[in-house]
Amino acid sequence: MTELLSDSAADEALSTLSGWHRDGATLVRTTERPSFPAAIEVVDRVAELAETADHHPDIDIRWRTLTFRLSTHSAGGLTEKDFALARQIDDLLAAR
Ligand SMILES: C[C@H](O)[C@H](O)[C@H]1CNC2=NC(N)=NC(=O)C2=N1
Repeated sequence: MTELLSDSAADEALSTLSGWHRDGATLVRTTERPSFPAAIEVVDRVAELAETADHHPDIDIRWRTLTFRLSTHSAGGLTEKDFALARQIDDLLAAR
């Protein structure tokens, strides 16, 4: 699960996500929420998912716009862990 994915495997996995793009070895998704408190609630839920997965996104908070960045630091690039958490974040955002 923590093996680096090849470029083509990463692109294929990316095509199954919504709203993410690749910035080299990082997955990036930006989302705008209705308000600052609503954005912080999302951050709080993502923090729970990240703790459960023991995998943590970089999160940029600008008023009600959030940007998540995922990469597996220990592997030096993208692994299944990044795609698994990205999918959970997609599901969370879609449900709100
Ligand atoms: C010990 C623990 O499993 C590691 O430090 C985890 C924690 N969260 C992590 N998060 C991310 N994004 N990459 C990692 O390599 C990573 N490593």
